[in-house]
Amino acid sequence: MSRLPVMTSKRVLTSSNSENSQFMAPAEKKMRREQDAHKPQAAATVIGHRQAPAAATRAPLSASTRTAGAATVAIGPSRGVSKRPIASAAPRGAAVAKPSAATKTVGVGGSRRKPWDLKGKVTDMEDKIRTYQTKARSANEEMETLKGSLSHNQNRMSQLEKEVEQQKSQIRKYETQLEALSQVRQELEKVSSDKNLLQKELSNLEQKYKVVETLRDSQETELQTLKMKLSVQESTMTRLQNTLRDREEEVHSLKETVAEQKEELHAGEMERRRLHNTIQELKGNIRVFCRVRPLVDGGFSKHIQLPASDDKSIVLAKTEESHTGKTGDTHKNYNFSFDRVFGPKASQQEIFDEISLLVQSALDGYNVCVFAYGQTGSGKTYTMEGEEYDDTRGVIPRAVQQVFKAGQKLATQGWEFTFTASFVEIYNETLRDLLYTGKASKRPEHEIRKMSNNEVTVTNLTYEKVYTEDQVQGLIALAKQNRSTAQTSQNDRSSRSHSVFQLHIEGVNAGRDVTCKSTLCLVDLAGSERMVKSQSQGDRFKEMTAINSSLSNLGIVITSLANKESHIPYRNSKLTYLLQGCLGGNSKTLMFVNISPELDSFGETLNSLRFASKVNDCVIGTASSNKK
Ligand SMILES: Nc1ncnc2c1ncn2[C@@H]1O[C@H](COP(=O)(O)OP(=O)(O)OP(=O)(O)O)[C@@H](O)[C@H]1O
Repeated sequence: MSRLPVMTSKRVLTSSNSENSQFMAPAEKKMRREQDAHKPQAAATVIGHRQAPAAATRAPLSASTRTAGAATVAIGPSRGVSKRPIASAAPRGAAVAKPSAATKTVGVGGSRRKPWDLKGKVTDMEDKIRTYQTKARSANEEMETLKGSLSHNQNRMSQLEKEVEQQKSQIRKYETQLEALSQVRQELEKVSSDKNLLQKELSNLEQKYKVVETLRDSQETELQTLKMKLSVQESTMTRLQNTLRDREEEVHSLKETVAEQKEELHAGEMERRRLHNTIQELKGNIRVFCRVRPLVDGGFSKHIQLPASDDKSIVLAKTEESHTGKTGDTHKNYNFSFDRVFGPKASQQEIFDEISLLVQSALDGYNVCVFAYGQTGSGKTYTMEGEEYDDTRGVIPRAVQQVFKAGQKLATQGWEFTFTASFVEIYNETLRDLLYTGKASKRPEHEIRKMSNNEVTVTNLTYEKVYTEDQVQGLIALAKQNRSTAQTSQNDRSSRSHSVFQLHIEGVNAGRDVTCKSTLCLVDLAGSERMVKSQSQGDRFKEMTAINSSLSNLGIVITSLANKESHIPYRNSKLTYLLQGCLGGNSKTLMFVNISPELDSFGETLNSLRFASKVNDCVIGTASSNKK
């Protein structure tokens, strides 16, 4: 059986084995050893046929198998055999030994027999046949062994194939795992780059942490300091809390005292008002102050004498030349006394000090009226309004200031005051609103009305709520402006008109359920000079008549009040009608008589002093407060 697959298989295995000997399975190794064990045998067989050692060495197991096969099936020529066909040497097809002999003849050169030694040759052939038979047997045995080995190898191969398959599947698994691992590696790389970033971040954070630690250390130090301070302050606070408790107790008792004192104060205030008004009444509800204006050049007027010993008298002295010349000049003194006489050096403050008590009465609920009477240029406006600088401010701004201050002071006793101002001019028995700000062409007309509660009001008049002195100062300026506008059309009109500033005061003491209401009237009268009848005509005559009428009517009203007459002719002039509420039993009246120091005003001064003296002699009935 000469079959090449064994050889092919062997070659494959050999090759495979040589390449993968280190990975050879134990069974495979065993098989290899068995194959190796057969090799020398085969080689020996070939050597026995006098094959060249090199060929024997080179000849693989298949070669010897082929040789053995040839010997079994058709003993063919070996390489060393001559090209002479064996078949021709064998006369009978069955004689297997003959070609062998021929082979020996050719192959065994050392023991050649004589051509005639046929017997020897036969013997040789027989030996050879025996040898070949032996070889064939051993070849058969070997073949059987090889078959077994082959089957073993086939099993082994199938096993190996299985193993290969297993390995392949294992490899596939490994590949899958490898793929998974490559993904893992990618992830790992990503993680690694992330890690680098994080490490950088970490190092940044570590640096920051160090900074923060440093900061924390310093802050801890600071904290310690603060804690110490806190503990000091806590102890201070405890001390202060104790003190506070003591103080609170003190405050509580003080509050009680304050409440008691408030009660006392209120009672005292009431008492003060009562006494104050008693004094005012004792002084007279109508008083007259005389004020002498300084000379323009600051000189001295000889005809006006103010006795140094007393501030209530004034002497008007006149020296009259003798008409005959036979007798000396005659001196005539006119003595007057008033509640107070102010010389030319008296300041605005001194003047106000004297009337401030009267202004206080207005807050106590009494109507108060202050007039300035005198000839033109005698200082009425200066006395009432004054000038804008502090020292030269007149009665109106000072009175308002005092009223506001006193109102604030009384607020601590629960009083709440509202002040309303109006400023009106009476010219030729016509009323004109001095706080009017509209168009001149639309100036309204005004009427004086007496309300059912006996209060007097003027229709269409501006009644301005005032809260500050500055505001009042603004109203005075506005009034001046309105008067000067009128003056441009009628020369020196202000001298021939009365201006009446009224401050309506309303007070409420809700806690004690007390209210009070009063009016403070500050009046700058028209010039009181008498015109020579022959010189006055037309409008001037009309003006003069109106002025004379209202001023003389003022005198009549005052006299009527003093005489307690049943009818008081208030309605005879706009001035007395307007001032009705401020004149009479329920009011306190002060008249300034302003006189000019010039000698040529002597007559007018005398007239003024006489008029004032008449007023001064009046004692108007006891005033009563408008308090409810
Ligand atoms: N006591 C005084 N001290 C200084 N100057 C005064 C004093 N009295 C008046 N004057 C000044 O005399 C001038 C005339 O005064 P004022 O205008 O007050 O008079 P009047 O009586 O109001 O006049 P009229 O009736 O024209 O209004 C003004 O320039 C004023 O500044």
